[in-house]
Amino acid sequence: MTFFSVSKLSKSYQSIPALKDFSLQMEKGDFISIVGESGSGKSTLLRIMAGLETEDEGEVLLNGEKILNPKKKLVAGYDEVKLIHQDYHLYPNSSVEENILRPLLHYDKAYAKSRLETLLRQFGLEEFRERLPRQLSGGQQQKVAIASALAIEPEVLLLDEPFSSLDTIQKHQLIADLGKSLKEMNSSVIFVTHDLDDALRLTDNLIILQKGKMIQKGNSRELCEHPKTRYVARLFSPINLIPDRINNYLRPNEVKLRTKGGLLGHVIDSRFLVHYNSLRIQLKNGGDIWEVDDPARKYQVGDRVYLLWDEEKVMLLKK
Ligand SMILES: Nc1ncnc2c1ncn2[C@@H]1O[C@H](COP(=O)(O)OP(=O)(O)OP(=O)(O)O)[C@@H](O)[C@H]1O
Repeated sequence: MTFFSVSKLSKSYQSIPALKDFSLQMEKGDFISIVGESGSGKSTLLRIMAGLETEDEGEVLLNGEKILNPKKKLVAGYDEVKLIHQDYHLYPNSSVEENILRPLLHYDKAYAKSRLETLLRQFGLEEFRERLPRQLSGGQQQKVAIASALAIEPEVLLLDEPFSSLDTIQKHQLIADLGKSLKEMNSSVIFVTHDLDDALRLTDNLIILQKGKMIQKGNSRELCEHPKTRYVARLFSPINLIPDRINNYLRPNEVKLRTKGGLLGHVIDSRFLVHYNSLRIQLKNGGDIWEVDDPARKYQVGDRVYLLWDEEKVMLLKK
C-alpha cells in the first residue's frame, strides 16, 4: 500500500480550473518539490491534500485512509498532515519553548519535553528557547513555526513557500538548516515554490505544475536536459530560438562564440556573472536577440561575433 497517495484530483473555482487530474504517490520519508508559477494551483493542491479545501474530483489517501475534505469533516484538517505557509502565526507573548510545546499540551509530559529538546536541537534553536518571537529574526521565527508544526510528528509535511518573506541570504541559510533537520525526521515532505533554485536546494525530486496540470516529473538533470516544453526549459535558463527552424532551441551555454563562420550577430549587452559574462547578441538575420554565455569573458558590447553549436544540443520544444 502506498503511504500517501493523491489520485486524479481536480478543482475549479467558478468553473475556472485550478487543478486538473493531478496524481502523485509518495512513500514514507520521500521528499518532493513542486515548482510552478503564480496561479498554477500549488496552494489549491496542498490545501486539498491537507483536508482544508474541497476537491471536485479525486481522492487523497494516507495509509489507505481517506483524507476528508471540510464538507465531510467537522473540524477541517489533520494532525497527521501539516500545512505550513508564509503567514504562519506564532503566539507573540509566548517564548520559543512555549510556542513549540503548544501543540503538545495534551500529550504525556515526558514525551512533550523530549520532543521539545529534539526540535530545539534539530533546528539550532537551543540558545533562543527563552526568547519571544519579536526578539528573533524572520528566519528564526520561521524555524520556530516549522518546529512547532513538527511537534506532534506529522506523517506528511506540506510547505507552501514558507520562506518568501525572507531575504535571499536568510532564505538560503534556513533552507540549508531545514533540509538537514527534515532529513533526520521520517516525515514525507512536499515543498511548493515558484523558484526552481529554492526547490533544488531542498531536493532533486521535482514536479513541474503549469495551469493546474503536472507537465513533467523527474530529477533536475532529466528536466534540464530533456524538458518537454518551453516552460520547463526556461525554468533552468533562457532559451534561444534558431532562426528559420520550427521549435528548435538552444541554451546559452550550448552556443559557441567564434570570430568567423556561423550565425552572425552583434553584442548589444554584457553582464558580469560569477562564472561567465552573459551576452545579449542581436542576430543579423531577422534581428532576434540571443542570450549566450561567454566563459572566457572575451567579447565586448559592439563586437561582431559568429555563433555555432552542436546539433545534438538542439532542443525540440513544444509550447
Ligand atoms: N478561493 C478561491 N476562489 C476563486 N479562485 C481561486 C481561489 N483560490 C484560488 N483560486 C484561483 O485558482 C488558481 C490557482 O490558485 P493557487 O492559489 O492554487 O495557485 P498558486 O500556484 O498557489 O499561486 P501563488 O504562487 O500565487 O500562491 C488561480 O487562478 C487562483 O486565482
